[in-house]
Amino acid sequence: MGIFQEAQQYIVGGVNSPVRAFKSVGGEPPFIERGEGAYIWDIEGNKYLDYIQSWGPLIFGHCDKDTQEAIIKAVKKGVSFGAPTKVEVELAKEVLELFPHLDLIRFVNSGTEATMSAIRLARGYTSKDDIIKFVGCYHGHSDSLLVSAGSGAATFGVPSSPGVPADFTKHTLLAEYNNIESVKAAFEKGDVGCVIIEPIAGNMSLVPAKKEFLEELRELCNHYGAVLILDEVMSGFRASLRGSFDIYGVEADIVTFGKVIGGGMPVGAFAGRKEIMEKLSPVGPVYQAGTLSGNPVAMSAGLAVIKKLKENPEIYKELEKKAKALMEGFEKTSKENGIDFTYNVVGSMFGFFFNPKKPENFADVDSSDTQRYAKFHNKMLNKGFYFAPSAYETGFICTPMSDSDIQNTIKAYEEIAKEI
Ligand SMILES: Cc1ncc(COP(=O)(O)O)c(C=O)c1O
Ligand SMILES: N[C@H](C=O)CCC(=O)O
Repeated sequence: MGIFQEAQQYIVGGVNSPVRAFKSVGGEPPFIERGEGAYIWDIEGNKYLDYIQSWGPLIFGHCDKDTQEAIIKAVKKGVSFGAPTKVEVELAKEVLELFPHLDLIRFVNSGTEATMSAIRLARGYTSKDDIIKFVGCYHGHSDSLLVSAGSGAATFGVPSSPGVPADFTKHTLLAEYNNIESVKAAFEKGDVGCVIIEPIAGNMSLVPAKKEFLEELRELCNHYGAVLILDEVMSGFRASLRGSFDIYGVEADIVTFGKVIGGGMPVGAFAGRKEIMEKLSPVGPVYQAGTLSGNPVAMSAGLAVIKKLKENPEIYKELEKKAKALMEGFEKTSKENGIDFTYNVVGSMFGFFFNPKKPENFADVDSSDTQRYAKFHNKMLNKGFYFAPSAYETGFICTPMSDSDIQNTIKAYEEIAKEI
């Protein structure tokens, strides 16, 4: 019996997060034993160039020495105290220093917790229950946000999950990404306390918001007295050092973080204006808590990564150059082989579509050729290139990825393009 079959006897579907099961691309997931830099090795000794990087967190690649050292040092002092530690304050300071419009932060254990808590806080602050979310954006799996969601929910065709009572989602109003008229219509329909959006949507492959769309969204929130939550769990410290803020300059009322902020450890966070954040317990009445929140080992990993990023902000240009080179190479090969292909790159993030149109929203993304993506995925994996096992996910470049890694990936695509 193979390990995947054995895993399925004990763990639902053999995995602890659905997209890992490879259901939409077919085949079986390799079970990973170790990673080093840009590469991972499975338990059978196969080596892969890793374009997933733990779904984004590992911007410095696997086993980054500085992150490792910080983790080991922290572990030696004790893995958890359930009491305040100095390292939480240090990480909070390092993050907030980057964003003049964010005054206070709270750390949690995942991106799901960050967005769920941010929504509760926004509702508590405004005393308004309705929220606006965008079709194809994914903010984790909390009840009110699991409505027309991207990522695994879109991959498995269950964008709105059974088990979530209609009563819980009746306050979630939907709008179309990059379509301001649809947002205006949603505002007219309800009593909207907040709008949550991925400013650089990374859960319907990669679709960045248009600048004017995001600016108008900010204005609409001001007009209606709604809290604007920018979900930067994926794009924060990934698209750029300050995520979408560097690219659009739009000031959110609350920003949610995850992935890179924990250096590969389970961390999420939400930060916002003082007036809003002080509604949170123990200062205010909105309750939110966590046994392991602000865990010292996770905070130490995050601190090492954020400090290193702040010391080396030039890496983002380098990473973007590599992402562009990869996508341009794929585009050229696709053209030579009569394959419809479009792409987006933002910093170290890339997304591509077997689609003649560059998507601007989820409906566009959904019209891409996902069967072709499945073939692409299988054939590239066999050649040692590990891309996301779903057409609805983003790819990530890490600093140890070399120019020759990129060229080898393009060469591999040239070899398989005729077969997909
Ligand atoms: C934009 C965004 N928000 C929230 C989440 C949820 O984060 P987590 O998987 O850590 O719960 C994710 C990823 O899953 C994400 O990409
Ligand atoms: N798109 C998700 C996070 O960004 C993928 C991770 C997961 O759901 O396992």
